[in-house]
Amino acid sequence: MPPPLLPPILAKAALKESPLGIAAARPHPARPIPTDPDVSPPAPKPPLTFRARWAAMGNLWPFLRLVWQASPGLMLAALSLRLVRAVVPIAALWTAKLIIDEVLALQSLPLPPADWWASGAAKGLAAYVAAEFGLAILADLAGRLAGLVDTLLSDRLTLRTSVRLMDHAATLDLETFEDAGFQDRLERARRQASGRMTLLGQVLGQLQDLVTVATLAAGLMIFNPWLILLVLLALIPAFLGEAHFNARTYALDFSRTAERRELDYLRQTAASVETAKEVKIFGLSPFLTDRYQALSESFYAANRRIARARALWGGLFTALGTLGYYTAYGWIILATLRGQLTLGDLTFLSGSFLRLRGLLQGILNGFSSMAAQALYLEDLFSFFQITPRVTSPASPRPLALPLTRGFVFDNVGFRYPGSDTWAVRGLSFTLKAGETLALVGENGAGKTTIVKLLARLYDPVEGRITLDGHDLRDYALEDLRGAVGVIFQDFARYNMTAADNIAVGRIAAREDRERVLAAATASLAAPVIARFAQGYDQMIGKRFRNGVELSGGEWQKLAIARAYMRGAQVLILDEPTAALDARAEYEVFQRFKELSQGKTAILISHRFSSVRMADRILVLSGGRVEAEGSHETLLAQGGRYAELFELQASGYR
Ligand SMILES: Nc1ncnc2c1ncn2[C@@H]1O[C@H](COP(=O)(O)OP(=O)(O)OP(=O)(O)O)[C@@H](O)[C@H]1O
Repeated sequence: MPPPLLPPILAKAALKESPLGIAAARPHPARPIPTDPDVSPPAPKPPLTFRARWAAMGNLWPFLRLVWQASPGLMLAALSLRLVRAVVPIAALWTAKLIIDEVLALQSLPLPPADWWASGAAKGLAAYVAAEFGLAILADLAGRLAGLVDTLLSDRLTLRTSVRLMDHAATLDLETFEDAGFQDRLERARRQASGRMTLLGQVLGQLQDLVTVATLAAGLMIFNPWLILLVLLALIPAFLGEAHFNARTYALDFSRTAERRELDYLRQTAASVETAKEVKIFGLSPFLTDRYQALSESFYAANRRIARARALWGGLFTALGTLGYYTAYGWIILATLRGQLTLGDLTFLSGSFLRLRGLLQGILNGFSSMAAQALYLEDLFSFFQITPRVTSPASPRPLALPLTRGFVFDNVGFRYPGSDTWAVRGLSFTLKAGETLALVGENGAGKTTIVKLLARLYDPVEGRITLDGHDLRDYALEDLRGAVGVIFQDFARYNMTAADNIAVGRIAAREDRERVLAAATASLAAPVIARFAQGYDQMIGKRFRNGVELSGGEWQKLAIARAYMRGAQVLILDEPTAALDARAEYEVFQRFKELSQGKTAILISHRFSSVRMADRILVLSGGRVEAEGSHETLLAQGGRYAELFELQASGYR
């Protein structure tokens, strides 16, 4: 009988840990080759247990650090203002008590009211009333200022978090972006960057309320400590109920991330510039709307279930809290009637209890909602924990330019993450410095994958790629990518000005208009731009006001200009010419050949008229090199190249 198979995940772990497994998976043992095609650390599960929720509160600390980093001055101002606001209530209540006691004392004096002021007996009362007035003004002022500071601080925080998100996302691997799980996490993190702003106000509010509660409780302790305990105990069920429902809401939100992204996608697809043509022609609108509606309905049903349960249980638990408060109130009234408390005491105590109850309830509810928000913060911080795999070495080797030897692919194998099939395998070839190499092959042969490996958008799973004799991974990523300019077949169409669409090729030289013009001339984009009313400052694309849309071929000419703008040592055109007419493509490649003199270049095209301009042609099939040579040699060999060439040529006869 065969031995029982390990579950795939254990088998993977065993392979990773066993030296034999690593040796077997690694043709070059000196270099750690990632054998695990999974992208990022596993996506976090929604934490539903009480302990997990409590642990999530730990996120508040890095959150506050983030706030502090966003603006230390505003944070200090916010804290000071909250402190002022926190002590105002006890001061106001105590002053009110003093006023009442003073009024009663004055009334019991054997003096006529007209003499109260002259005799100085009313001085204390006047001072207390003035103090109460001052406190009211102070409370109002501090409240308004705190509101202002909170708003400013929130804005700073949103800005800082969004920038950190963008910065961090920029460090991540291409494979990470292609992972749907990652997109879910990014979406959750993005929501947190702008959606958690109430949390800041809540945390500060909680701190303020805690100080107020402490001062009120200290005052009340003097009268009867048990009453505070009673009010507190009566509030606990409501608190636990809130915490429970908050966690359920979060779990629902969490589990629906993918559907939410789908909703966004459907909404966009149904009404965007990019898709409007097809949606109209194919009459897709009802299909998209129905799908949107069905998804939204299921969201609504789940939300309604939780909202109903929350309303029912919340009402019950709050009634318990109210009962506790009125029991305490009854005791205070009785004690006053029995003469154990003065009227001033009664006012102070009833006022304090009323506030204390409201505050405690607020704190407990706020705490559970803070815990819920802290759960959401988990999404933000877990995003920051994703680390890239394709990184620069600790001490990179300087990349000497111009290149001397070029690239060597040595038995390279690569499989896309999550894919069982190899995109390229056993791939060996050289790209000599200064030569122009064409890659040909049928769809899916691995041409684009080679380019991605060369620019280190991915690292090989097997074998290695060297540049001038050293592994690509020995160079700093910025140096390597700085030396390479690639225009992909699915190049980006930036809704920016014509000049910026070209300048993105070497963004540091954006202000160098001469360079932009030269690049446009070289790529044949110049005549296209000359037609625009605003020339190089013309907004391109339909997303923004006054933007002009371009034809596919015109977009391509703009994109190709980026390659010239980049002015890199290694120039790669990966089929960005498919929409050009035959003459334009011929001209583009002719110029490409001339302008890449002395540079190393790769061009990928399905048109043999262009391919034949290359110094050498590599015929790929199934991720391997099937043949190589000049156009003439390959034709003479009569293999796949000759066959494909004939096929195309016969189409023109
Ligand atoms: N991001 C990806 N994730 C998973 N598999 C991919 C990815 N990109 C490409 N592949 C697969 O890798 C193989 C090689 O693709 P590649 O894009 O390199 O082919 P190509 O020769 O450039 O094709 P084409 O002529 O159609 O552009 C294909 O089987 C493709 O399905």
